[in-house]
Amino acid sequence: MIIAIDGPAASGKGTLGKRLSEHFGFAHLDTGLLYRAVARVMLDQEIALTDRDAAHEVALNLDVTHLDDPRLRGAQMGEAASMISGYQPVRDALLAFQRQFAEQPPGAVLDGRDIGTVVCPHADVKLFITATPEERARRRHLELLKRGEQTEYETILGDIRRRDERDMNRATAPLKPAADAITLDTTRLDAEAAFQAALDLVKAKVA
Ligand SMILES: Nc1ncnc2c1ncn2[C@@H]1O[C@H](COP(=O)(O)OP(=O)(O)O)[C@@H](O)[C@H]1O
Ligand SMILES: Nc1ccn([C@@H]2O[C@H](COP(=O)(O)OP(=O)(O)O)[C@@H](O)[C@H]2O)c(=O)n1
Repeated sequence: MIIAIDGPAASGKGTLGKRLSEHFGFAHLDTGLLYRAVARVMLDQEIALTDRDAAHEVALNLDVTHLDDPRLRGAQMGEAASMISGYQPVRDALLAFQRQFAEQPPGAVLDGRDIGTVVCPHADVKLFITATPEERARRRHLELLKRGEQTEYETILGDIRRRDERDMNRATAPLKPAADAITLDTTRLDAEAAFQAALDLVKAKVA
């Protein structure tokens, strides 16, 4: 079984993906980490993020065994990931790994921007997770403060709006709900309530 979760920055996709995968005993892949990992190599090697060919090369040779590096979760990495994720060859290079991951038994949960539309168009369940930009900025601000990153709420809100705009309007695999996705607005749901609501939706869909 494949559960696809898409949605904008800090809507709670990863948190939900983790909870659902634990509940069903499935594997979980936060696909944003792949783009963040490409960005990390580019930044570490001081390669300009505008260098499409270099980004493609990095994606082709990406070591996917170090996706648990906490540095990937930083704000700078998210912003850089959103830049290189607009390059079609980068997306193509990361596609096979994601599709292979999705096919493993007994099931997999993948979260990102294009799981229901491009990576797993035949997923059994597709969830599109949303929350207002203000609520998402509040969550991300708290998360970054906990990580020790000194940031202002207003800066995060600006980053989130800019990233949404870029992710939704790019030519390749733009962020949008698949035609058969179920949208879940988590603005007024805490993580536990969001999980229960998502679980009900999954159960109703695969029953
Ligand atoms: N429903 C929720 N209510 C409040 N905080 C949440 C909720 N879901 C997730 N969070 C918190 O918000 C932050 C962003 O969540 P995350 O799952 O990483 O989002 P995404 O994967 O969509 O970027 C994390 O710190 C997480 O603990
Ligand atoms: N399937 C995916 C996942 C992420 N991404 C890109 O990678 C960036 C970082 O994704 P992420 O999911 O780690 O970001 P957050 O939602 O956690 O802030 C996004 O802004 C997208 O531009 C993508 O294009 N496709």
